[in-house]
Amino acid sequence: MTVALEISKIFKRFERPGRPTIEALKDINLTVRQGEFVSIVGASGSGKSTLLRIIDGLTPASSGTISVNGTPVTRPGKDRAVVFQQDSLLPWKTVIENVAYGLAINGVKRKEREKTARHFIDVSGLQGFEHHYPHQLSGGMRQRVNVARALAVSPDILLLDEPFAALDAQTREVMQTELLRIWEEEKKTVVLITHQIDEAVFLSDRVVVFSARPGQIREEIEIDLPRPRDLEVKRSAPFVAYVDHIWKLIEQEVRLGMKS
Ligand SMILES: Nc1ncnc2c1ncn2[C@@H]1O[C@H](COP(=O)(O)OP(=O)(O)OP(=O)(O)O)[C@@H](O)[C@H]1O
Repeated sequence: MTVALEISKIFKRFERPGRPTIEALKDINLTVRQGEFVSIVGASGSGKSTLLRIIDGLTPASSGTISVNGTPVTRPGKDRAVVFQQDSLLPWKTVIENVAYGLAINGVKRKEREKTARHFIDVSGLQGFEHHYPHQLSGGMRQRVNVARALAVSPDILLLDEPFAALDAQTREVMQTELLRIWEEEKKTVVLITHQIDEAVFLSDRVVVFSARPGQIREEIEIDLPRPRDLEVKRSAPFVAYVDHIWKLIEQEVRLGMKS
């Protein structure tokens, strides 16, 4: 097994002058293998986004280490790319310019940039929209552009923070199958945060359930459903059993969180 991401003894406290310190994460340990699709689910405020930001190097941990392919993370780097819930496209740039943007920052030559951007536009099903501006696209298409842009810089790890949360239910399901197809083609390591338990089970090799704050790993569940998967699998008994199990874990955590 090749390890892509090693999260070791991560603690995160937010010190707030004159106010109680928030203990967001407590002793998180997680190993993600290369090409694995891992989702993190848990009650609101359990530290999921904080962990993703620490992995990306946007937020420092209070203690503990993160390493990507054996190299400790100290800041954002080319080996990781994030997609957030809200699209972060540049409104004055076209689809192709947005997808190529990270490559331009990385100093990739124009011809090469265009070639790579076109590849990921194709992969993301955006053919014909290369010269559209973000405001001319639907929410689902804008998120495709975000995913294409993240993939274009060729990261080893794709970090997805509720990327489909703002989409309607049908578009979200389409995007889930698209993401699976892209993941199977590009063979990336993915860490996804989601509130949608069925989304986590459908997409993942493993689902990590966080406890209520401070976030700790309550349980890791291997999702033993055959691949490639299509939406039909959501109606199968094993799928429903996984969702039910995870739902109960989170429900317990939400209740515990309400008491504390
Ligand atoms: N910059 C910050 N300063 C102070 N507290 C913070 C900061 N960022 C996050 N927190 C707190 O840390 C805790 C964990 O937040 P985080 O956003 O990581 O949780 P989450 O599980 O992603 O929540 P949600 O599912 O609602 O997005 C919360 O109590 C939050 O208020």
